Amino acid sequence: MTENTDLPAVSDKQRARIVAQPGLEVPLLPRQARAATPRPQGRPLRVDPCRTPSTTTAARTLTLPLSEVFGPTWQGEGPYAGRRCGFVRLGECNLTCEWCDTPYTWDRARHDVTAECPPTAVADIATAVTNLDVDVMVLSGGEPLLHAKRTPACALGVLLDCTPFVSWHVETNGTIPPPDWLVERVQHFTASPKVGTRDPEHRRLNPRALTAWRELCDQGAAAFKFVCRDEADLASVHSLCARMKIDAAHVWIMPEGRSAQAVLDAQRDLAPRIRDHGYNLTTRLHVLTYDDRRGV
Ligand SMILES: Nc1nc2[nH]cc(C(=O)O)c2c(=O)[nH]1
Ligand code: SF4
Ligand SMILES: [Mg+2]
Repeated sequence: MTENTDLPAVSDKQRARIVAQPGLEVPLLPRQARAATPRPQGRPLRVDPCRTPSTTTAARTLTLPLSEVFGPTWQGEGPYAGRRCGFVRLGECNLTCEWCDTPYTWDRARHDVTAECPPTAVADIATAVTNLDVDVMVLSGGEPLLHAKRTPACALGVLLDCTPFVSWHVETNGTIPPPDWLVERVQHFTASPKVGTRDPEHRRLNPRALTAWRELCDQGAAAFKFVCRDEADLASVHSLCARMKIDAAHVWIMPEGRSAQAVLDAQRDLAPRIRDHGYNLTTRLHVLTYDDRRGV
């Protein structure tokens, strides 16, 4: 593998954060090869992302605040739990959940967020994705939709256009309605609105965004995931779903917990009530397997 000297300078610290080896030029797949690449599951995408010379230039100049690229691992949560995949974790969040397991992406009181999530060239992130050799990539954060600007010419849009060989899934807190260009490029969204956390309700629960996620659920492109600590959280989920007309079949309830024991305890505690409400249950496979380890 040869170092690509065309890419913008990236510090050693930034490079160390990208788990896979940077430096590989992102392969430009011929149109026929792209068309033949099977989509592993889910609905077909409405557009066939295509890299153009201007996309390549943009990938070298545009940056995203990158916390980590990691994998191969398995999706630990939600409807795709157990699916082999890689992760891209971006910095910044618009909420401040007290039990957040990635505070280093947003909490400036406790972490040097700029050092944790340095601006990283889209081309370098795309290279790391290429090197993971997975067919599903999960975009998470923080809140990744903070980086989805109005048009696909933004850094996030360019990243998705540079990586047409993977199916992208997105983990979002559900506060921001997805722009059309993102819906066209993403195979699956998991929207995880927060109940019972310290942020005021008007920041956590945006009816316009919740309606957009509900409609995407009905189209088979999204699911809701709610983190619950106790029966009070579950009751809040139930009233929200009634208010927003969210079908229980599209809801996954996940026990809160940052250790295997805590996840198991909450899961055992809540399981009967989750079943009685008609919801799906998801555990946290990576926490059961590795406890509170980063990058798994
Ligand atoms: N294995 C694994 N699965 C996950 N599902 C959602 C995650 C997240 O941090 O958003 C996550 C994560 O960090 N690791
Ligand atoms: S929305 Fe997610 S990333 Fe943001 S604070 Fe809450 S748990 Fe953490
Ligand atoms: Mg996590």
